[in-house]
Formats: sequence, C-alpha cells, structure tokens
Amino acid sequence: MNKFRRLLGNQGMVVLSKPGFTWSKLSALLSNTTLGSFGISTSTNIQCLSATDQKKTQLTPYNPISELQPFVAVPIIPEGTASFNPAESEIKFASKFFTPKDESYKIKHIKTAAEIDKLPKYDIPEVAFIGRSNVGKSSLIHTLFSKAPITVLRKLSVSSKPGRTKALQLYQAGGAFTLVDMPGYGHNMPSYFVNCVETYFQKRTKLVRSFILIDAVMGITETDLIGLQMMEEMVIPYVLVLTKIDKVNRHQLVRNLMSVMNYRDEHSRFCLPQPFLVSAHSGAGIELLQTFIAYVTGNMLVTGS
Ligand SMILES: Nc1nc2c(ncn2[C@@H]2O[C@H](COP(=O)(O)OP(=O)(O)OP(=O)(O)O)[C@@H](O)[C@H]2O)c(=O)[nH]1
Repeated sequence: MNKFRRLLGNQGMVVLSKPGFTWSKLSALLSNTTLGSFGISTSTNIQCLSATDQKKTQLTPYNPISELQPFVAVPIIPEGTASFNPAESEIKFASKFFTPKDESYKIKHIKTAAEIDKLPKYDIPEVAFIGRSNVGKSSLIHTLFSKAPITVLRKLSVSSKPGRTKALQLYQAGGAFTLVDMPGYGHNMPSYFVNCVETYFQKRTKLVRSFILIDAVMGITETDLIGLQMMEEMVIPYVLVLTKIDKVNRHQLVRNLMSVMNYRDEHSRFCLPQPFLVSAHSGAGIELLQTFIAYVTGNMLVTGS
C-alpha cells in the first residue's frame, strides 16, 4: 500500500517518527550537498547562534516571531540552530522577484495539471505549498504575488469553501523559480489526490523546498499529520508556515505555535527548525517568506544582519 494512502486510511493511528532529532545529528548524517538542499548553508551566510549570541541578536522586525518571543519562556527558534534573519537590504533585494518591473522576472501562471506527466520540465528550482483544505494556500500565494498581473491572480481561487484547489497550479517568477499550489488534503479532497501529490514528490527533481501550511487559529490537527507524515516518510525537507495569524490573539497564537513546535521537536527529522508566521490579510511575515523563497531557490546569498 502506498505510504500516503496508508496515512489517509489510518488517520487515528498515525505512527510517528522517532523522537530525539537534533540539527547536529542531522548534520552528522547528511553530506554538505544534502544540507544545501535544506537551504542551510555551511558558509556564514546564515547565522548559527550560540545562546549568548541569540540574546544579543534581535530578529528582524520583518519576522512576527520577534514580537512573540518576549512572551515565550523558551526560544521559539531553538538555541544553537540556524536562523534565517536577513538584513533589510536583502529583503528589499528579494522583493524584485515578486515585484516584476521587467520581462525577466515576469510572474506567469504556466500550468494547471492533475497528472504529473503533464507538468512541464525545466531547469528552474521549484517550491511547493501544501496543507489541509482551507488552510489559506491560495490566499498566501496571492499575497506573495500581489504585484503580479491580474490575469495571474485570477487563477488563484480563494474561497471560504474548503477544497476549491483541485489540481496543481504552477506559477513562475521569470527564470528565478516556480511555485506550486497543491490541492488541499482532508475535506472535499479530489479522488486523484493521493496519486497526484505523492507522485509529484517522488518525481519532481527540481523541488528544493516544500512549505507545509498550518492554520494558526486551529494549531496542529490530525488532518495536518497527513502532510507532515508524508514529508517525513518520503524524506522531503520542509518548512512550517503558520497562516492567518491576524485571526488569533497573542495568547492563542503562542499556544498553537508551541503545539506545532512540540510536534517538530518530538517527531520531525526533516523540518527546518525555524517556523514562519504569516497573514495573507495583514501582510505580516510576507516579506520574510519571500526572501526565504528567493534564498532557497538559489537566487540570492543572505549575509545576515
Ligand atoms: N483572516 C484571514 N483569513 C484568511 C487568511 N488566509 C486565508 N484566509 C481565508 O481562509 C479561507 C480559505 O482560504 P484559501 O486561500 O482559499 O485556502 P486554500 O488552502 O487555498 O483552500 P483549498 O482550495 O481548500 O485548498 C478564505 O475564506 C480566506 O479568505 C489570512 O491570512 N487571514
């Protein structure tokens, strides 16, 4: 039975991966090349903070975590792990991939497909956005690409009705990267979903990072485990993104963020330690996420602040 189908059929009995993961264990296990595929450079371009450094270094104000951290007793980004903390100039540089002023960065919708064999093949790095139905994928992509032509934005069907995104939607920012919006899992999931998504992860050789979206209002739910388990079983490096942070008060946000972080600490081996917090409505966290996408797709070198 394929892994994903097994998870879907067994939602109440998901077997979680082994606890005890630390970044250093992973570093020891993987070669530099593989670490590169986590977007964690072995050079100094991403800071690896010691406990003392971390106290000294302020997270960029572009990161919503910087406002939350004073209210949380433990470091949200674990001590001794890599932290993506670009300078203002780097954030500005990355914005050009999302604010096309000339043809070379033009944002286009290039394909809608439910069958992987129908996807175009190219040499451009790819990132994928995945999450349960209604988590806010289309809204987030809409906000990331808010400066794209209206014809592109119309393709992003935002709806309060879960399960609107039925096929893979591919958007390309010039020759810089491709961003893939995937159908949501859970409610109203299309029947071909399992094959489509699992085959995508097996076959797309240019995929450099997957972003798993979790609704900040709900925190981590059993449906979210479908995507998280799939990443772990298929050994796919991924990043957690908490969506809709404008909808929760600080207390709820801290509580739900910590439940996600607990999951990460105990069960994940392939998740970037740093979560991203965003709101498609207020725009919070969007520039930081844009910069991270530009960075993991190899379009810029972040030197840190
Ligand atoms: N307040 C708030 N609402 C949001 C945000 N992002 C999405 N929503 C709302 O959440 C609902 C679902 O958003 P979509 O972007 O369509 O979600 P999706 O994950 O693409 O949904 P599927 O098509 O089911 O996969 C819509 O009513 C959005 O307006 C956000 O950042 N803040």
